[in-house]
Amino acid sequence: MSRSAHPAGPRHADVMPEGHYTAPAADLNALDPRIWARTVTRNADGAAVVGGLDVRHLAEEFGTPAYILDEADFRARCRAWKEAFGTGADVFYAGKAFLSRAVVRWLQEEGMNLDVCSAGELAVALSGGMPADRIALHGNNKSTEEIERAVGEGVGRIVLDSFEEIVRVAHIARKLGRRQPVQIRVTVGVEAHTHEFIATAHEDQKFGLALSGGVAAEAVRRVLKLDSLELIGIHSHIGSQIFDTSGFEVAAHRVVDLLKEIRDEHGIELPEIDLGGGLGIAYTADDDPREPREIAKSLREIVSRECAAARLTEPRLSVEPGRAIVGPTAFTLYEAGTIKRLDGLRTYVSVDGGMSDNIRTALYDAEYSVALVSRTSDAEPMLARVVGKHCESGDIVVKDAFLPADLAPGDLLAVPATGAYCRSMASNYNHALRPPVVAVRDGEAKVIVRRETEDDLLRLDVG
Ligand SMILES: Cc1ncc(COP(=O)(O)O)c(C=O)c1O
Ligand SMILES: N[C@@H](CCCC[NH3+])C(=O)O
Repeated sequence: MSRSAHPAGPRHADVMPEGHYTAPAADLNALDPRIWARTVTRNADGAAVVGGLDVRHLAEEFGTPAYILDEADFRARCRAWKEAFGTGADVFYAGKAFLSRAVVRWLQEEGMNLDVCSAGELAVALSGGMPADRIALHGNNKSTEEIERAVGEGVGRIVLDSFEEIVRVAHIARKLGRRQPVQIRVTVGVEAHTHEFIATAHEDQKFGLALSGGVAAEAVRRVLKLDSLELIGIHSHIGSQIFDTSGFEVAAHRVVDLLKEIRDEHGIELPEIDLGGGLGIAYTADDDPREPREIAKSLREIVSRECAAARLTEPRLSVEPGRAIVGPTAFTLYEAGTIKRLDGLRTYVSVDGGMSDNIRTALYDAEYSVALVSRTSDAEPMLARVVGKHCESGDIVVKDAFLPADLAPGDLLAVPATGAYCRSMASNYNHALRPPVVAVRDGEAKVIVRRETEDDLLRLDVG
């Protein structure tokens, strides 16, 4: 996941510690549109503006840290995915990336479906008004209660992940008098080029049923014997933050092979395949993601080609992008605090959040960029490490980044591309209060998830 780069470029105001970092951008004040949400610009004062609003005013009104989400960008990305795949396919937004009731409303308005993977996500989806038949339920260890709720509400599909679950879902569906549409999640045996923790299609892991050794084929046999289950298709998700579509190609090829085996053994052609999510986004200028249009074209071509070769009727395709939709639409707004210049070592810039609002750097060695957004600066670039305020030396937000050398406490910093897997993976470590998500659009700001309060923390502490 991390892209190596080379220390180079002009003389820097700071020391140059060991590590991998990109040379400073030619203009540290630039906000690269490939990394920042679509409506981000700077105003005449030099402050960043998003959705028509000055970040200094947002910080004043909503405090820091805060996730600032560009609603117009979110909606535009939904539309781009829908249009790219067209009417012959379904796009399920992966709610694990970030879900709230407002997001659910936007998704409905944009004609999207929704993938959830827990009772909590299902509850938010239903409470936001998403029709149950547009929801897919995932999970490698769904509880009986989760399955009962999902079947009872009439979710459009449950993605089966184990032999135990086949029996459990069938039993619950029978008890509730339903015929539940299901897909079977298969592991196709692909080593996706991403961090080990977010690759999901190699065989040695907890998700899915392996194609190899006939495990998935056996799952199909079992599902087809159960009247309360309607097998609508095969599902594959190869991992996350993937740029190279060759993994999807192999996955599509192997999934179509299974469809062919099913046709040959059972005389039926399954109507759908789902190739999951996982498309990468730009966190830094070194990342070069592909457009939904290109991705859709290549996935559709692969499926058509493979089906034609197997003489199968082309199944309906679905995909489940999460990060690629919400990731780029938000940035985290922080206030800079302590700045420690360790002679001959490194400069540490502490912000008022950290691993509790962005665990990805610590967990996946993820790389982020950062910019001074409350003003511009002509000072020399200073190589810095942006860290949080937690009692942990691994509490790093941005490992190596160039910031202007005149950075001072009170300046506002923003870390772009934090829309996915930041608020949704946020914690209360050190009893931090999880930051709000503020949606901005056309000059208006709306808190869609409020900041936690001490009362929220203490309410759970019932000892
Ligand atoms: C089954 C499934 N679908 C979709 C996604 C969404 O992935 P991403 O946010 O990388 O698009 C995930 C997460 O990796 C997943 O596990
Ligand atoms: N949470 C991960 C990705 C896993 C996605 C869910 N299968 C991330 O932040 O990149």
